[in-house]
Amino acid sequence: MAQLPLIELKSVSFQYDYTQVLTNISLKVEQGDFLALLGPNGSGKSTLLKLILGLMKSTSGQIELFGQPANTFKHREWIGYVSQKSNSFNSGFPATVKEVVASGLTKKIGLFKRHLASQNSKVIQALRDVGMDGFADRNIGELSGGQQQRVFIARALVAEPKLLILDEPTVGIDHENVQSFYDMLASLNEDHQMTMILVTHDVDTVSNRISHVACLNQTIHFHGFKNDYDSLSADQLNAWYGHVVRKIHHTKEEKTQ
Ligand SMILES: Nc1ncnc2c1ncn2[C@@H]1O[C@H](COP(=O)(O)OP(=O)(O)OP(=O)(O)O)[C@@H](O)[C@H]1O
Repeated sequence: MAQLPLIELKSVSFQYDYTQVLTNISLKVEQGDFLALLGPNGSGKSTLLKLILGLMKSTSGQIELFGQPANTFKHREWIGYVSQKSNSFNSGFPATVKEVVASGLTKKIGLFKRHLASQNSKVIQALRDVGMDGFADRNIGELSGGQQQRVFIARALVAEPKLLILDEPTVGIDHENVQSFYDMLASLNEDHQMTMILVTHDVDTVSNRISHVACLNQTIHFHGFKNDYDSLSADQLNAWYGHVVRKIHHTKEEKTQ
């Protein structure tokens, strides 16, 4: 039997007061997809994520999560989310890396229950998955922006989500570390079969890691395999985006595949 899509949007529209932001969005995200959601500033990417996460209600259309209507969906812990501005702790913030990651378990075990010793091993495993287990007892505020971002991904992972949504996770990560950051996401996708939705402007850097691309600018202009996205012309993309976008740089190896 075919698996249900993890996310299905059917003719979804949304407006803030009088501003129409999303129009007639239909989109399916399947198990194992690594989807890059692309679009210029103000194109509605964060709004779309907020609708999927149930933080706001669509003006019209339907959203289904794991085959259930979003408004009655009970398993919010199946969806991990790392927001755009999560990595901004100042150095005095009084929490260790381990404590920050453990706070991701509250969705599962309830806010006021004590974290058991068995939970500790989950915390360490999540930190290992993002290459940060050596920092467990450090103060979160002492870490670099990129290290903090990994810790916030570990915080999402510790609840064992089936789907991870990341809104521009590389903001604040220096250029040299962006590639290894995406390598880490790719190994979560490949080794843990974790479905990923990534809002990004780094399409060049992430290009060899993703399976699918969706181009959003108020509506979905393209959704398909990354290879089909690669064969779109720059003119086509510019018509959708209304400004000049660079095409993905193809490596020699990719071209010969
Ligand atoms: N709370 C709000 N009230 C009214 N309008 C809003 C609100 N939040 C966003 N908007 C508007 O909705 C549109 C889409 O915003 P959104 O944040 O979803 O875009 P985005 O694609 O995520 O942009 P960016 O790449 O800059 O993060 C923009 O025109 C924005 O001004």
